[in-house]
Amino acid sequence: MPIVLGAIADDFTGATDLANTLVSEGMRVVQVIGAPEPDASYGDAEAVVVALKSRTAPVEEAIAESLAALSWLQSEGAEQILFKYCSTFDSTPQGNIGPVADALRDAMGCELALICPAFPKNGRTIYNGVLFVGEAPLAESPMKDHPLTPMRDSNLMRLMDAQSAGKTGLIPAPIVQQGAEAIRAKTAALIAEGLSYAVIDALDEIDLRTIGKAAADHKLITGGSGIALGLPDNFRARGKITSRQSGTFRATEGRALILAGSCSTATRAQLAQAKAKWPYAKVDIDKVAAGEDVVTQLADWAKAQPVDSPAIIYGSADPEEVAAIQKRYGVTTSGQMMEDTLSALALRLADAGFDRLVVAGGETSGAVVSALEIKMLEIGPEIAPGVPWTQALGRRPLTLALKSGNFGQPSFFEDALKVLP
Ligand SMILES: Nc1ncnc2c1ncn2[C@@H]1O[C@H](COP(=O)(O)OP(=O)(O)OP(=O)(O)O)[C@@H](O)[C@H]1O
Ligand SMILES: O=C(O)[C@@H](O)C(=O)CO
Repeated sequence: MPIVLGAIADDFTGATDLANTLVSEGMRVVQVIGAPEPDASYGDAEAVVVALKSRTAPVEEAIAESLAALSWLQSEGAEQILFKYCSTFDSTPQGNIGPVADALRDAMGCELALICPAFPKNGRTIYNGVLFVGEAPLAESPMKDHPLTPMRDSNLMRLMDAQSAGKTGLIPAPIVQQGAEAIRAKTAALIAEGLSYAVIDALDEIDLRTIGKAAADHKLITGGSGIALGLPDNFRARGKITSRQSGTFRATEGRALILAGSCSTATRAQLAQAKAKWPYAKVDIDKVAAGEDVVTQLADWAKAQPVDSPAIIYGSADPEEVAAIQKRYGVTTSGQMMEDTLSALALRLADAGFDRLVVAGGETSGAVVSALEIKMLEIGPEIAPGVPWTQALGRRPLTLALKSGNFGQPSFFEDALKVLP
């Protein structure tokens, strides 16, 4: 059976977030890491989510990887493509969302693509084209201090206009609330005006399901995982997906390791709670920069901890500390040093029997999953909205939770381990 829905996610935690939504809406889904080889097998999946690490990659690389993913998904039959980016947009004026969306639109001959990062369950809503995180506009939320993609504007039309070759309009909340027909009429009007994108307001999941219905015939949709809520029903109504589930998720038995590279307010609160309970060690970036073998030191430390307790290794720091580190080594180099250290630790410790991994941060997860050479993930039980456990399909038996920086309650790390048998 060909797949019907193909998704291209610009980071790994975003990909699991989306795959989780599609699974909970009744689709059979696999997450693949990078554009697969032409002969790759993905079982009886109805949707495939290709996870890229393109959010902060150089623009040309992000475009090339996204187009490669598109062409593989189309060759496997995907009728609709979803370009998944962060529910907090996570892209500066130099960023990749606009250029990648432009390239996908051109390649697909698509007239207009929706822009909808809303994820109401996690507090991300859009009103008059302004993205809110809880009660704060994006640029007044903790996202203003993100280490790699600080968000200093909350207006999605302006953000898109700064990045993309096309012009972006708005489908405002009152139209969304009138229903799918009104959305389709407004979309047609914006196309007639020559617009290439439409930010669409979404205040809750009812709005997102209405938008999903209105977008049944869109070749390309862009946004967060929320925009996917209504899509499986479109395929179901057309008899293109079945209700048969095919999950084989079975958690591995080994030791648990928490690796955190996310510096978000949420992750730091979660770490504070977990550190009160379990042994922890912090990556000293100055030692890494000085060439010390920090990986061996921390791997030895983790192995020496009680086997029945998770070990926590983190780089996460508050905005002042991150700013000071970035001043010493540069933004890219500091991020890279941390990602290299955490991913080398994942590899070393997976080999030593730590095969339940909780990783916090999208870039960090990308680095870890790549180092472990994982090619495909199956989605397992949900820990928190947008964060499921996953199982690596392939050579190395591993159970992983890839947590988006901003997701989860302060008890997230304990919640994660409680979910597994
Ligand atoms: N102490 C630190 N100093 C400088 N950079 C750091 C430090 N700790 C972590 N980093 C880097 O900050 C970046 C955090 O990005 P990451 O995507 O992992 O988390 P996030 O943005 O909170 O998560 P998400 O993308 O899922 O929202 C990574 O590149 C990480 O290596
Ligand atoms: O949409 C989100 O917030 C997440 O799935 C994500 O992309 C974080 O990196």
